[in-house]
Amino acid sequence: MDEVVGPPVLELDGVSCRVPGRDLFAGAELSLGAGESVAVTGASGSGKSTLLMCVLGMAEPAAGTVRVAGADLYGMPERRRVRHRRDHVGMVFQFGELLPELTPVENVALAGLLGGQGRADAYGEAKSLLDELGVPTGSSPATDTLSGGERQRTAVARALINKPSLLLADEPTGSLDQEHRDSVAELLFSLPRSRDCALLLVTHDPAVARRADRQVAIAEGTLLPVAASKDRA
Ligand SMILES: Nc1ncnc2c1ncn2[C@@H]1O[C@H](COP(=O)(O)OP(=O)(O)OP(=O)(O)O)[C@@H](O)[C@H]1O
Repeated sequence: MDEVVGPPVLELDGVSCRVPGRDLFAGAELSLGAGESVAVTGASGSGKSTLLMCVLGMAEPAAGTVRVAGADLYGMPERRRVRHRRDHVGMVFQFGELLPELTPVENVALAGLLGGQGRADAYGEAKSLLDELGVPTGSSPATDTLSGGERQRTAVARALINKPSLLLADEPTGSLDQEHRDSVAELLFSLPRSRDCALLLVTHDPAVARRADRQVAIAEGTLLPVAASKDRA
């Protein structure tokens, strides 16, 4: 198999997460390189979203180190962490979390503007990403008129506009019917290679998880590798 795995983009070293009154997991170890995808599964309430928030720099772990693009995320001041996230991380949520009154191009371009791109560059890049991902932009419809699949593709374009080295996705196909689920999953799992980024994706859906290069599960209070054959069909 011609695996293309680059230097680590994400490294978890002994990471433990707690919420008030409860330990979720401890001693989590994970290394994820550019070009590679990992699916995170686990029972409801096991801490999958908390793990993503921790990698996003928004939930400091109780112990351990989170390194993104070579930098210790919680060893830097908050303002630098926000900048580091904008420069290196893209995020796709279950429901897209787009601004419904804006057009898809505006939703995507806004992320580019916030990432420091000039107006012409951000709008040009937003349009070309949406064209590439198959989202209609011609008549500039409001985002809330798009199909569920088109909305998630718009969310993917928004996550990509600042050329992240790490892409995070929390149940990105959870709100879609099977046809859209398959096409959005196919798109997401093509990105590590086509965009030279790493993908860490949380899902309840075994068919989606099987598309990843590797699977891990939060179980028994830690992060465990899951033995599973890769299924890209
Ligand atoms: N800020 C918080 N304060 C208290 N409890 C929290 C907080 N955030 C999350 N929790 C609890 O921590 C546990 C893990 O939540 P999390 O959302 O990470 O789980 P999950 O594995 O993603 O669940 P699901 O699959 O249902 O989305 C849950 O029991 C949740 O209620």
